[in-house]
Amino acid sequence: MHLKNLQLIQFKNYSKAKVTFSEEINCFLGINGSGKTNLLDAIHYLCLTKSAFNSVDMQNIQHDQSFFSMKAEFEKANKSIEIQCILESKKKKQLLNNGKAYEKMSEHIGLLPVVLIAPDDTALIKEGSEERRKFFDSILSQLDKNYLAKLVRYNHFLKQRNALIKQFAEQNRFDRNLLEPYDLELISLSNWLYQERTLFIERFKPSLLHHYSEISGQREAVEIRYESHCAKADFEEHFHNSLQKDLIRKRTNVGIHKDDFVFEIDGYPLKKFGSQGQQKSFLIALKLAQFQIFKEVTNTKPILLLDDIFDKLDDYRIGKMMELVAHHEFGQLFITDARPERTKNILKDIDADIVYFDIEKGAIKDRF
Ligand SMILES: Nc1ncnc2c1ncn2[C@@H]1O[C@H](COP(=O)(O)OP(=O)(O)OP(=O)(O)O)[C@@H](O)[C@H]1O
Repeated sequence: MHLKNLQLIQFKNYSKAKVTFSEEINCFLGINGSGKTNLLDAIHYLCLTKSAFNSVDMQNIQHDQSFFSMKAEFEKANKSIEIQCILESKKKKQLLNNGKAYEKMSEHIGLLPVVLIAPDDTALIKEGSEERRKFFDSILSQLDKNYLAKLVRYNHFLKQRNALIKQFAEQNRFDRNLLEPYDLELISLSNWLYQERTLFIERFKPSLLHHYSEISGQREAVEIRYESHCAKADFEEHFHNSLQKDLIRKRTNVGIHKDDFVFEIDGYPLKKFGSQGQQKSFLIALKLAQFQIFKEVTNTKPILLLDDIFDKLDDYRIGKMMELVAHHEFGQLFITDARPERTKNILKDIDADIVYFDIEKGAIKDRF
């Protein structure tokens, strides 16, 4: 699978841009703030229906403009797929596949797998559990439409139950019959999603540990543990017993929306005790494991977006990544860097079709 070309209108700092890509390695080069990452983000948008960096869709429309449009042609299994995404202010985002609009954005998820490695984006490690749930849910959803459908249903019922609980608490009344259908649905969906997450982590873990030891060259032992209320044999009871607490806090406190994936280093939490280098290695290992699982399950190499890795990683880790590139472990690659000479030097011995793009203030100036 690869991206053949991309057209942007009023997306972030691009007024208008049109570009064709190499099937192998594409490098976006230009000074800080020129718009290199914005190009990666446009690719992310078209593959996953949203920005990797700004979750407020409207903020991705160019300042002082009222819409953005982006269009790209992908090739997958010898078929051409044209994806267009249009967002007008105060209107619903539109996504079209070969000219036909999707009814739901979720229908598109999984068609065009993509993995983004942005070593500075350590929120996945440092922030709360929501970031990690989002990461694993995104992978599972891209791999299995049924998972995504069940997750969407869970979130819908959770929202409804929370609204009802809030109403009960504020009106100082309570009706068990009204609550019961939501409870039953949330308990059943929690159990189902828990099983899927458990099976996934069992498969993901060996790949994560392998990539960590490869990329870090360190001997410390890393670990990933999946924690969930559903792991308890009496989960259903636990859910019901939480009702008083739910009414006080005006929301549902038990269920898979509270799951976490704990990362450890030598038995201690990575976010507290891991060095910056160890955290970065872990982050890359997570993404490489993601890449590998996509490749195995879908038989397709995802598009790989490497944001600023030459600047943010040390020589050892860059060397390890480049070994993977040289051995053609990846499919189509997009790399950003503010220092053209460094990129050219790092890639000089790689036997691949490499195209460099000169990016300047939201414009693609040159292709060489
Ligand atoms: N909605 C928007 N409208 C116009 N410009 C925007 C919008 N959103 C972001 N930008 C601009 O995009 C630029 C940042 O682009 P980007 O993150 O792609 O830079 P970069 O080349 O990757 O930089 P760096 O090398 O520092 O990572 C900034 O100048 C920012 O102001």
